Amino acid sequence: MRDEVMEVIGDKTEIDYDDITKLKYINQVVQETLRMYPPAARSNRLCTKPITINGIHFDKDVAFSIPVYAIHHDEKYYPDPYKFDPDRFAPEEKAKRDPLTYLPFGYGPRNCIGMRFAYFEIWMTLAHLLKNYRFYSIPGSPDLPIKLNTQGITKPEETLYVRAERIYVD
Ligand code: HEM
Repeated sequence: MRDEVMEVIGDKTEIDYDDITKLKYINQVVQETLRMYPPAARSNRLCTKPITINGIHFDKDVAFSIPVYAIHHDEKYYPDPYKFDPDRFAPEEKAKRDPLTYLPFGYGPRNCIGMRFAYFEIWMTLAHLLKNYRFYSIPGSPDLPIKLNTQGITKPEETLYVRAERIYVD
């Protein structure tokens, strides 16, 4: 990730939108992170009219929950699903999957209105952090895999610790 930041941004101190959209590998890492740890582990809908989908009948006013976390960890779509592998989001790999197998921001007319803004903020923050700091895990931080609590917003059960070391450039 740092190699990419240095290649795209180098010595620039002002990072703009055009720079950010060139961070292809960082985008893959962000997408894989949102696959493994979707902040919203479920998305809910209310049926507005009776409908049968794949042989399952839904009556009007039935509420149902889309199991985003389970879909993101289904080995039919993501082989070895507990492995963190940003290459799953390389363009040629992504093109092989149904878009409905990736739902960190929901889907359809009521999906997350802030998605593009959120991606932009994450890319921009990572670009600044990776340019200026190195990160290390430290003793006392829980081992992988991280135990998650998916009630409400997905979060780790235990506190994660990292050490950040400033990179000084002459
Ligand atoms: C990583 C960051 C974020 C994630 C993972 C996320 C995820 C989601 C999800 C899963 C939904 C429900 C979509 C559905 O049911 O189909 C949603 C809705 C929404 N999000 Fe986000 N969100 C993020 C950041 C943001 C930001 C930065 C904003 C605003 C600046 C935002 C504003 C909204 C709004 C207003 C809705 C409701 C949309 C509607 O009901 O029409 N979100 N978000």
